[in-house]
Amino acid sequence: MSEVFDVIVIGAGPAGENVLDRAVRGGLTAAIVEDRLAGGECSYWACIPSKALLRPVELAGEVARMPGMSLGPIDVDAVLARRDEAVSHYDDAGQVRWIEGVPATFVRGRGRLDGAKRVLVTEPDGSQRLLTARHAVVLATGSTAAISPAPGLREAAPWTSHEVTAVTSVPGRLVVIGGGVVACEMAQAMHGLGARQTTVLVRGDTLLPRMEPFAGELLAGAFAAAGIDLRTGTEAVRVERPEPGGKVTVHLPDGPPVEADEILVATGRRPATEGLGLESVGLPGGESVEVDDSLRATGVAEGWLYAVGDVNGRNLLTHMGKYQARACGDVIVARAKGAPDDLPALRATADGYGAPQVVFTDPQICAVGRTEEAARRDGFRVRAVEYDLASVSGAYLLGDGYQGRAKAVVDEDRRVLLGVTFAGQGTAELLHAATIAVTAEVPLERLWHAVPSFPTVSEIWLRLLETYGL
Ligand SMILES: Cc1cc2nc3c(=O)[nH]c(=O)nc-3n(C[C@H](O)[C@H](O)[C@H](O)COP(=O)(O)OP(=O)(O)OC[C@H]3O[C@@H](n4cnc5c(N)ncnc54)[C@H](O)[C@@H]3O)c2cc1C
Ligand SMILES: NC(=O)c1ccc[n+]([C@@H]2O[C@H](COP(=O)([O-])OP(=O)(O)OC[C@H]3O[C@@H](n4cnc5c(N)ncnc54)[C@H](O)[C@@H]3O)[C@@H](O)[C@H]2O)c1
Repeated sequence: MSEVFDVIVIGAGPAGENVLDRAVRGGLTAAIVEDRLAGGECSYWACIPSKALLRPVELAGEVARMPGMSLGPIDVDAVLARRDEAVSHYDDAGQVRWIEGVPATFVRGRGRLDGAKRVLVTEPDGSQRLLTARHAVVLATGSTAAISPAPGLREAAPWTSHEVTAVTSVPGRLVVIGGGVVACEMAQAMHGLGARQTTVLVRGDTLLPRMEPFAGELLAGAFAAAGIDLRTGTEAVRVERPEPGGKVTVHLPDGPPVEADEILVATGRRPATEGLGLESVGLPGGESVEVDDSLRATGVAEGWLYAVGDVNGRNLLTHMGKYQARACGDVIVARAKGAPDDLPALRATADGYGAPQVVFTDPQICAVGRTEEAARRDGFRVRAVEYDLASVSGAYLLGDGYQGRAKAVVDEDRRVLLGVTFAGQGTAELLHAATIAVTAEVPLERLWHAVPSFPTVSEIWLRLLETYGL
């Protein structure tokens, strides 16, 4: 016996929930299937807890840079208690209530595709429930941490983003593998919350390799100043942990091994498509689901399958998953009603510009659009300008020893911005202005008239434009 809905969503993370909301607002019926907690990775084991752990560390840094102010040791128990509140004590009752109020049907269990428009759910008690979609099935199953292949690493039961964001006791000695966003944020959080020896092993020669080079350099300087042992051009070649939960030894290509009490692997993500039944609809299993700009899976007959968020591999960020979800929910409604389905709002075109991203380290690293290197690779005639943020009055007033830099990448043919990067304290809230300038392709001559207030960090806009020659 099958239950029929207009739309079925698998995965109740931020992306899945937003598709559901838009589809129901458009007049369709919908069900959402979730096998862990409604709210997804973002709410419980990613964005929210990581930022709850990072903010006190950032604040302590800010206080330390302000002459005349001092701070006692951070009360780690209080920080962890606030993190627990931020993740609703790992209880999704509020999210489930929200889903039911949409109104939509919440189904707890593991969903998988079982042929065209059919979703088979295995409920927690092992019973099976078949759901059938009239119009669309949306995959919103997210991603899971990829464990790099060093011998012995998997057997050592390393922490991933899950365990580190849910930490109940900060390890004394932590070794981190990876130099991307999770590695940078979590190394700084754990070190700031009391790890006395934090070692970060980076395979390449820089942190945050997809960003402008100065971002990784400034962060490396902050790591050094904080006593974080950053080692580039190296990797874990073998890991030993003879006792479960005991001491970890990480062997490197050269030199003595690193010993630690805990090991965190932060070497990227894998799409959560294992066991999702993709093969039953003719797609390869275990891979990202390729979609067009309307978030419709390519290569599926009759176009009823969609994928939003991390699972499609376009931009692994909550805000981009939610953006895709709005377009996806609305385009499903348009197609179900036979309405025009090619309006600009029904295409996730911003995925292609270079998504805005804030790395919540101290200094914050914020970027949107293309780096200079990416812009040149894409064939633009480019001129880039940089400016030392410490020379801006608003930045100086934030405290002593301000370290920061900004860069704007200009398309010389159209005199519009292709990308902007800020690194420095107080820059996260500057990023949306840059996102508007890049997305709306505001000509530099118009941008000149957007006068930043004095004395704010935003004055960097004026300095960048002056450096460009306006
Ligand atoms: C440590 C960390 C920090 C991060 N910080 C930020 C940040 O500050 N800002 C930002 O924008 N992004 C951040 N991200 C990225 C962000 O978490 C993801 O981009 C976002 O969670 C993706 O949302 P989603 O809805 O696609 O998937 P998810 O949030 O992963 O949700 C997917 C849901 O689907 C469920 N599911 C999976 N398979 C099935 C199945 N077969 N049946 C039923 N349910 C299923 C899962 O249980 C999960 O609840 C961070 C990531 C990490 C790891
Ligand atoms: N503030 C934020 O916006 C935020 C915070 C955390 C995570 N995220 C998102 O979550 C996603 C996952 O983050 P992440 O840091 O795990 O991935 P990432 O892709 O940002 O970084 C992974 C790093 O690991 C390195 N690496 C890969 N394989 C390796 C190996 N075998 N040995 C050593 N190093 C290896 C890569 O070179 C890369 O630098 C990212 O796309 C990120 O944007 C966002």
